[in-house]
Amino acid sequence: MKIRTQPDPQPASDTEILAIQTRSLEFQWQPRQKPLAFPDIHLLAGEHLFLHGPSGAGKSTFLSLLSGMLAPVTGSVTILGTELSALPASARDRFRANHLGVIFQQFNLVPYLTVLANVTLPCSLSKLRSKATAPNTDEEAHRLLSALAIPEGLWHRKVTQLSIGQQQRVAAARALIGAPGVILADEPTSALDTDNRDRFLELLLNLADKRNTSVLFVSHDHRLASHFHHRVELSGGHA
Ligand SMILES: Nc1ncnc2c1ncn2[C@@H]1O[C@H](COP(=O)(O)OP(=O)(O)OP(=O)(O)O)[C@@H](O)[C@H]1O
Repeated sequence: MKIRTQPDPQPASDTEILAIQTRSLEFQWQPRQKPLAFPDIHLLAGEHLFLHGPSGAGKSTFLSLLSGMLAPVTGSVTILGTELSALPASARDRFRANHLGVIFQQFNLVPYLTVLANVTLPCSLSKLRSKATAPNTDEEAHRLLSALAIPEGLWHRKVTQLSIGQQQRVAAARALIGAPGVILADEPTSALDTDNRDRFLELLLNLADKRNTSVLFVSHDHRLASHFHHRVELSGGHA
């Protein structure tokens, strides 16, 4: 795999917090397949990284490794100082619920729940995120939904009654609630037109900045790169 990594990697100083660090990461979907190899990433708290690559280059696989949904064959993933790749699956799940906000291509909202119930869901699954929004989780959800331009009249509707652009912003509110240290976003803007896509990115990154949350954003659309501090290129292939 040919990879353009971040230029001039510098070790984090004592006062800087590394949000994401990967080393020599490889993953194999099939036993006889040559493993996919991934770039070394080092992202400080509050920094935003754009991960670009064509279809099949391994972007979704990489995000699954970073979120602990998959475990690497070799190499390590360290998120906010915890080596995720050294933990058993149950501990990785707990870590993800506490520290990661994830936005998927299809948003993965729960269709039978209201907008508000979808946004507050991570706080039901994580004591840490519930504590971060205490004493009133609903009020924090209201603040996020307002900031992401979801009208109050929609907050008690089922998410399936919202437009795609609105659902996408609800997914962003859900990822941001409880101030997780890292947000991983997998092509969440693919269904949007240019104006809505740029507006969504601005809203997401502004809210992340206010919380010192790092965002790793995956897309095949290289025009989005200018919104980010760093860019990493996956060009497909194997180790
Ligand atoms: N569940 C799976 N089982 C076997 N191989 C898989 C699986 N998921 C992905 N792959 C293979 O791993 C490689 C990388 O796939 P991945 O989905 O990570 O790419 P991607 O860059 O996210 O693609 P896209 O932009 O089309 O979503 C591809 O060759 C794909 O066929």
